[in-house]
Amino acid sequence: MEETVEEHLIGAKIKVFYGTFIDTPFIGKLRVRQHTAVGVNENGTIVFIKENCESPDIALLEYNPDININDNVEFINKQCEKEYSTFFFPGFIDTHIHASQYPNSGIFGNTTLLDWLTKYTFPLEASLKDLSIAHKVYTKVVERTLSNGTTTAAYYTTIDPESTKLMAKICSERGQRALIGKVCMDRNSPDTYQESTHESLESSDEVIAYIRNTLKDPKILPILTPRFAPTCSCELMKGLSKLAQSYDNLHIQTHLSENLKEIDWVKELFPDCSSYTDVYYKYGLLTNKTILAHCVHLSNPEIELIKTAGAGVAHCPIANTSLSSGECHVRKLIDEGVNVGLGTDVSGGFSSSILVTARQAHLVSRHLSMKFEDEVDKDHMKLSVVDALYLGTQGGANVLNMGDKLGTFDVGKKFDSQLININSEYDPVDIFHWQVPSENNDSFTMEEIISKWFFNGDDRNTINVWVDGSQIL
Ligand SMILES: O=c1[nH]c(=O)c2nc[nH]c2[nH]1
Ligand SMILES: [Zn+2]
Repeated sequence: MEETVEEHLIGAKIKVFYGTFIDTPFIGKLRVRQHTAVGVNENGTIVFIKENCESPDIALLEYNPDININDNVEFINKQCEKEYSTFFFPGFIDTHIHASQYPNSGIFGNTTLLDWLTKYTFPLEASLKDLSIAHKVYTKVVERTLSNGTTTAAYYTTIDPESTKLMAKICSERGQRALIGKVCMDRNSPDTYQESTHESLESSDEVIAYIRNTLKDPKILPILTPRFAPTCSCELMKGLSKLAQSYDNLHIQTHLSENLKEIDWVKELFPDCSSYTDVYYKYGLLTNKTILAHCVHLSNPEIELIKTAGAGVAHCPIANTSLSSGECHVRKLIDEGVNVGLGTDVSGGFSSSILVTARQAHLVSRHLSMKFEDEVDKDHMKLSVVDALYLGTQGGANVLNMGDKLGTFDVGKKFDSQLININSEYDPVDIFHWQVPSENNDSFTMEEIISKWFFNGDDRNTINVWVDGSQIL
């Protein structure tokens, strides 16, 4: 017999999360909802949100008066007491991270991009062909990002398809939402770390087939990964574009306009293209599902191309500083209507935490502002705490073309969340008694409390993590 919608609802399992929910639905906007119940169905989708309710039971019965509370409901954080010190915050989204480079976090010396690649990065990536090493590295990076509250990450692995599949499996087993990309490079690579055009295309297809047909975890998606124009032939880029189209517009990720020497090199390699961005445009790699890391030195026509394509930018402030690449004009990109998110860019970036990356985005924007004469421009360039948190959540979701599914707490979105506690014995955020939000004039607003977490917090504040409504930390 067919189940009616109502019967289905009565029998369905619902999780009800209760407490304070904080998110950033658009740039500059901090939304704080206290005494709020959020209902999540078995698919991990938010089905109701009730603000200002005394108890989650009330919200649940309003949603479905016939529900059997004892059998079908799990309450999370039902007894929350301190509304300011424990709150749900959307899981962070890392739009650019090299899982394979994790062992080199913090190792870059005085190098800049091109010598950093040859000295540190290519040899490390090549060594991950050994699956036992790859297993150790990939397990650690997933554990580390999860403990820092990253619920979704767009990962680069290496050119090796077997260890790339292993990474997809590890993410799936640990429950992290991930885009997994086998690196493609068929020229200008060292002898010990190279592949032919044919091998690159074949093994990309092999990884896609594994993720789609063998792994079959809807949280794990393949992403085509031409490393950057200098290491990709025109044939390879054309082939990858075809592959993306043949799978109904697959995600694509690459690097763009990070370093001035790199840009000069691209000019030499592609004399027929009007700009670095034009290379990707010409070879069919600029789509509304393309993630472009860095974008530090873009011209206005390049910004226009990116905007028209609907591609997104992964802002990597730590790597851009560490490798002395420059400052990305994040505010300008946003003003022009380009989607921007944050990337840790491990290991050009030394931290696997999006919270640390957001903090650096905030500081880099101040360095950029010092280059402007006009006081209004100076101020406009600065990213606020709330802006930077937006980039690490909803901004990132938009870059992945998943803005309608991830990034905030709204009905219809996936419940990917972290529970933040800033009042435990062991965490690094110290809130004094007069600062606790209250009617008192000296007390802090929730925005100020969030600032304390933003600048002083770390993984000790992230006490639980959920992806698709399932607790994974
Ligand atoms: O930060 C970066 N990391 C890399 O691995 C890379 N490859 C090309 N360009 C790059 N930039
Ligand atoms: Zn990178």
